[in-house]
Amino acid sequence: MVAKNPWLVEANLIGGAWVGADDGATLAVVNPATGEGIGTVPSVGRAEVARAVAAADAAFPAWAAKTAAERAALMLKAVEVIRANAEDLAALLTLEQGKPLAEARGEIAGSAAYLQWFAEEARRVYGDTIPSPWADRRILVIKEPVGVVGAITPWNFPSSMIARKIGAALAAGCTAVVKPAELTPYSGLAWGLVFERAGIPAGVVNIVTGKPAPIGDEFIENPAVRKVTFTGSTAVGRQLAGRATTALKRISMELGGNAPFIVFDDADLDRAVAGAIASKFRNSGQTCVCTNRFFVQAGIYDAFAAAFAAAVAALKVGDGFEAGVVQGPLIDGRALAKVEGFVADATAKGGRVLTGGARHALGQTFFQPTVIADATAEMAFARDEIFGPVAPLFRFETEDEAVAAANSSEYGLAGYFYTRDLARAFRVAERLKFGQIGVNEGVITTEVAPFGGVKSSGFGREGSKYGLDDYLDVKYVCIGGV
Ligand SMILES: NC(=O)C1=CN([C@@H]2O[C@H](COP(=O)(O)OP(=O)(O)OC[C@H]3O[C@@H](n4cnc5c(N)ncnc54)[C@H](OP(=O)(O)O)[C@@H]3O)[C@@H](O)[C@H]2O)C=CC1
Ligand SMILES: O=C(O)CCCC(=O)O
Repeated sequence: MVAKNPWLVEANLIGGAWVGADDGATLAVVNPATGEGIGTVPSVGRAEVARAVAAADAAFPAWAAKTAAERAALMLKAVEVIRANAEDLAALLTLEQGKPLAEARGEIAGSAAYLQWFAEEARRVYGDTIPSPWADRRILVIKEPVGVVGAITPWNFPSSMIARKIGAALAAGCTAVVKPAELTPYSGLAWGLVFERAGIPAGVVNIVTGKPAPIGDEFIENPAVRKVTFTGSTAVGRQLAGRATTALKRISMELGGNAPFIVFDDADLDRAVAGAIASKFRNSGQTCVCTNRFFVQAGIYDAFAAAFAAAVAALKVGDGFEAGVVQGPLIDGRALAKVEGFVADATAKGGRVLTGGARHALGQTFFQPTVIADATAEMAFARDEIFGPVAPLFRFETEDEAVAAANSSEYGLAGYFYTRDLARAFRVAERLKFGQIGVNEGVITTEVAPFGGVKSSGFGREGSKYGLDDYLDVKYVCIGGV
């Protein structure tokens, strides 16, 4: 099955050619569900990345000069290619990432939706005219593509993270070099095949794989790269943002989260439990908008804890290709150790395991879906991103207390709360310091809405009409002698 996936390509795309590393170096890629090798990808150095940037730079004038409708038409062809091959692309995603096939299908559908959205938005990059303070001059504002984009993406959504960056870049008229995550490079490289089949010109999108430092360094230090867009950890994002800012490049940073999920006494219990499962356990908790901390009001705490723990205990864990599985493996041993560490820290400080709490009998990197009651602010997950299937339940008494605790994080990506009180819905949505808020909803990501955070979760927005702004420069034109 592995070798037969027609979208699995073991080369990089540079200037329209599929190539290996200059020195032949490769990286091995492993299926996290089985520990078996899938294949290899090139491990390129700065020279290959510099050639990819040069290819993107050379392709930029012609791509930017196309009308928006021409760019959109090519992007929509890519959407057709994805939809026609969704099953194979989803299988490739599950193979290297581990997520259940149903979730992989959802991600591929989401990738097509992002690309379609931005293809449609390409034709709506409006400028402005501004009333002039001078009788004989006119003031126009036009928008232009920023130029070559360097995109760095993570392993948790190896397809859709590329879609929402490259969709916006292509629509705006930018060209790009993409660096997918080392752990999940094949879904990234498959985008190269998609764009080729759609007829997007050589050099417009280039895809390189390898160790992160040389690729990141080239993106930052090569003057032809005008923008760096990154999704990943706050630690790496902070470092890249600092250096890219010094190099005076445009940057977008989608970084870590520590999402609160507040259940007020007046919540619809069944709805809150369903939302909690979806929000926490999607992708085995490896989503930056996954709930990290559940705050449950005292009056509903026991009922919520019991119903939630029962639902969590029923989640089927296994290989993502197996029917009925809703929890796949964690991405690697490091992630597994990190999750174990959170549980050990919590139980040592008085946390009560309601279900799960240990490695799964399946071995590999499987971890039992876990609920921990009696969580306190002293436990590590109160502060740090878990990125795994562990749900801590904190107890609170008042709305003020819940909002303060939710906002006490350095992160500000997504927050959720459940209430049937309309006034509270508005009030708490406004008081929570997060870029995205779900009210009575646990999963809110869509291509039509702005995705992004505040505080240490970064800046910039992806998806929606706002998603194009990050790829456009504003130019003021003053016409005199009128
Ligand atoms: N916001 C989000 O969506 C994500 C958050 N995270 C958080 O980060 C934690 C660690 O995950 P991890 O995969 O290590 O995240 P990283 O931030 O290390 O990886 C994200 C991307 O950045 C690349 N990268 C890493 N270091 C550099 C560098 N110096 N220069 C340029 N690019 C670099 C990675 O490359 P490579 O793959 O080659 O290392 C990958 O493509 C997770 O447990 C989670 O808490 C992780 C992923 C996504
Ligand atoms: O974890 C991320 O970085 C993206 C989440 C995408 C989604 O919510 O579907």
